[in-house]
Order: sequence, then C-alpha cells, then structure tokens
Amino acid sequence: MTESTSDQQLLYVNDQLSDEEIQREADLYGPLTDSVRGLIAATLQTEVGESDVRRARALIGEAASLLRAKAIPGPYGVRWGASGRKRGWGNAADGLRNAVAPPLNIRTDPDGRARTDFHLGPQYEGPAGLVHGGVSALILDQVLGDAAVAGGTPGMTGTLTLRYRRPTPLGDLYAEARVDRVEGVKTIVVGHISGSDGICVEAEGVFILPRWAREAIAEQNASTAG
Ligand SMILES: CCCCCCCCCCCCCCCC(=O)SCCNC(=O)CCNC(=O)[C@H](O)C(C)(C)COP(=O)(O)OP(=O)(O)OC[C@H]1O[C@@H](n2cnc3c(N)ncnc32)[C@H](O)[C@@H]1OP(=O)(O)O
Repeated sequence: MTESTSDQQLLYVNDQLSDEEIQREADLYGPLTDSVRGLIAATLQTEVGESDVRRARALIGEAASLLRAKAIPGPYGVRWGASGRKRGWGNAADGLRNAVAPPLNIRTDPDGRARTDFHLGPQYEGPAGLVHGGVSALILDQVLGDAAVAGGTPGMTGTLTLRYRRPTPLGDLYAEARVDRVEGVKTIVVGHISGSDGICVEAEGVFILPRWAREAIAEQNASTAG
C-alpha cells in the first residue's frame, strides 16, 4: 500500500479543515471508536449462547457494511487542518479513529516531555493477567516519539531499546518520557511505564528525522531565503 518514500510523503496531507470541522469530526468519530473498543472487549469476554453469538455477528456485519458504503481506500495518514492542528487519527497507538489503539490521551510539554495515565483492559493481555510486552513497546514508542515531537525534534523510531523490569499488570498504568539529548538529526528519548508497584518497563529510543523530511525542510528554507 505504501511501498516507497514518495507513497509515504503523499500520506502527510494538509487538508485545510477548520478547527470547527475537525472538532465536529472528532465528536462524531471518537464515540464510534469507543463503541468498537467496547465491542472488542465484549467479543473477548462474552459467554452468551450460540444463537446470540451468531446474531451479534450478523449485526456487526450489517454495521461494517453501513460504514464501508463510503470509505477511504487505504491508510488514514497524517493530516493537518488550516490552523496547523495535526490529526494522526489512524495511529495504532493513539489514533482517535483507531479502535485497536488504547485511548492514551498523551499530554506534552514544550521542553520535550510527554506523559499519560491510561488503562489497559483484557484485550491487551499477554501472559495471564499481564500486559503483552509488544503492547508496552507500542505505547512507549508513541510516548517517547511524542516527547521528541514536543521538544521540537520529531523523528521516526530508529532504535527502541526496552528493559522489562517487572510484569506489567492489566488495569490503570502511567507512562512518561523526556528528551535526554539531541545529536544532530537524532533525538534520544528515555521513559518508562509504571504500575502501582513501580516501574515495569524502561525504554530508550533514538528518533531520526528521515532524510526525505530533512531534504524537504532544506528546500523550503532555501525557497524562503531566496
Ligand atoms: C514531516 C516530518 C515527519 C517526520 C516523522 C515524524 C513522525 C512523528 C511521529 C510521532 C511519534 C510517533 C511515534 C512512533 C514512531 C514510529 O512508529 S516510526 C515507525 C518505525 N520506524 C521506522 O519505520 C523507521 C524505518 N527506518 C527509516 O525510515 C530510516 O532508516 C531512518 C530511521 C529514518 C533513518 O534513515 P535516514 O534518515 O536515511 O538515516 P541516515 O541519513 O542514514 O542516518 C542519519 C543518522 O541516524 C543514524 N541512524 C540511522 N538509522 C538508525 C537506526 N535505525 N538507529 C539508530 N541510529 C540510526 C545514522 O548513523 C546517522 O547518524 P549520524 O551519522 O548523524 O550520527
């Protein structure tokens, strides 16, 4: 679907939507995403009888057909509105329209910090009653990446190193990250996830502004200067 760098760049779109239009979309689609999250948990936890499971399947199929009647053909991409407000609504870690994403509501500070109180339900289980290690990695990748963005040096994850110090319980959790240092095009960010017993997973990430973005910025600077 997005095989080349130029395919990727096409998915960064300035669609000029006003803040009001963006808010209207958020108010419409956010609750839909929450409903689907509820459906995912219900699918996992239900113990109803066979006929009710079959009926639920038919209803879900009907809902999916209704939604598919008009739909974008591929990934959502990253979009900006007229005021510069960014929407990564397809993002697997925190996308407003992505029911696979745990709702993270990451808060950031301009000094390169990010933090979030979040809740992981049974759909994020790995070992019995515990968070899947890959899910912890997903969340830390996003929180560390957002810290890099907040500090003004965004980048793609080049390397993410994790240390699983103790099992992460499902339920209420907290994650935070801060920019440790910037080395040229690389931003090194550190962070962790903690539960009620303390830090469960520590992370260090190297975020790199990709070559194509560096070239686009250099081109833009040259045309502004000229
Ligand atoms: C409009 C702009 C948008 C920009 C984007 C913003 C995204 C905002 C997202 C918000 C938060 C998201 C949080 C989740 C973020 C993901 O999930 S990103 C998805 C996972 N990551 C990927 O798919 C990345 C795949 N890899 C790549 O695209 C490229 O290899 C990279 C990482 C961009 C580097 O490519 P490059 O820019 O061509 O790198 P290159 O010029 O060869 O090297 C530059 C420097 O980086 C070092 N380096 C290269 N690769 C690595 C590596 N893997 N590890 C460590 N160091 C490395 C080099 O040694 C070099 O160091 P110095 O010589 O400068 O000291």
